[in-house]
Amino acid sequence: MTDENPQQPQPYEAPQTRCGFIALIGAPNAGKSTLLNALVGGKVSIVSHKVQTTRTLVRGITIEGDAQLIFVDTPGIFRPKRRLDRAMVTSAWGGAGDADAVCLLIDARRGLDEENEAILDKLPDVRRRKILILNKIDLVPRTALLALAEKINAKLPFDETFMIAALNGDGVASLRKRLAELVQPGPWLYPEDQMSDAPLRQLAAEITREKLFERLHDELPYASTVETDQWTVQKDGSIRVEQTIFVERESQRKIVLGHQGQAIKAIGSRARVEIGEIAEAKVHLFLFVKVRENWADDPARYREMGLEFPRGG
Ligand SMILES: Nc1nc2c(ncn2[C@@H]2O[C@H](COP(=O)(O)OP(=O)(O)OP(=O)(O)O)[C@@H](O)[C@H]2O)c(=O)[nH]1
Repeated sequence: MTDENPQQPQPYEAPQTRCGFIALIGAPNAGKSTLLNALVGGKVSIVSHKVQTTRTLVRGITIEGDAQLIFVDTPGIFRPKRRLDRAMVTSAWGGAGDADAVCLLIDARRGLDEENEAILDKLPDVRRRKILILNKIDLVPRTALLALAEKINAKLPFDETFMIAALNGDGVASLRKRLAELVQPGPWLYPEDQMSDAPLRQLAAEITREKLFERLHDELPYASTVETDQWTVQKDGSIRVEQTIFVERESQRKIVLGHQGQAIKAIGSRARVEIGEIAEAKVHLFLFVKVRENWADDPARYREMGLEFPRGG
């Protein structure tokens, strides 16, 4: 039965599970964090404003029925300032080929202000299913909400419009359900039991990467990445974190290590403090530096976007 039809999808792609990326965008204070927490049910409420990176970042993961929804943040995507940011934006959206939908969250009380207008102007460039979400509907009369939805859709037609109050959960369940329908059939990218760790592991990698660049930006080309390999909660509640810094050449490895290991020590101790803050626990951080040529050329490397996938997946 197995080899009869070579056209059959491979078993690991065949299950009825669905999985996809949802980009959640919106002006500051629109309620993105509140919505994320409501969507992921507080289980993965990792919301850090500290890590300012231009890379795509997983902000929350949740399971709805058979679907795994991965909410990503694409900071700076609409207003890239530096050249590096612009390059990253291109790659972020390129990589977000997997993004099944882009949700624009608008504070209904604020309505179509300048900032939201600016986002709407850029949105047509993003060729993804677009969902408008009017938030904070508890603060705005119904007639005004309908008028606002109409006005925004007249400016840019959205595929769907939702009205919610993220704070009290109003409308969030139907949004979740709909998003689960929209993502494509495919295997889950994160094991269910790792859901709560995944964003923390990623954030931890981003933090170390940030420290690396703070210290070595002149000496180190844009050719390094950080992976969190181990995230183990110890009996005493502290966390053992092992990370690998990948560079492209031996000469870069030497720079990262520094004279008598001083550079890596300094990077590690700064990263450890911040990782401890986001994890709200004592952290023991172990950093390894490895040379891996051409890691950046491999298009399959979601790591480039700051995404981290399970080994062997
Ligand atoms: N009344 C009301 N307030 C809300 C609602 N959703 C969010 N808020 C409030 O709006 C404020 C901003 O919410 P955040 O979730 O921090 O918004 P955000 O700035 O988009 O989140 P980030 O993207 O992480 O910066 C907070 O005070 C929330 O409590 C809502 O549905 N109703």
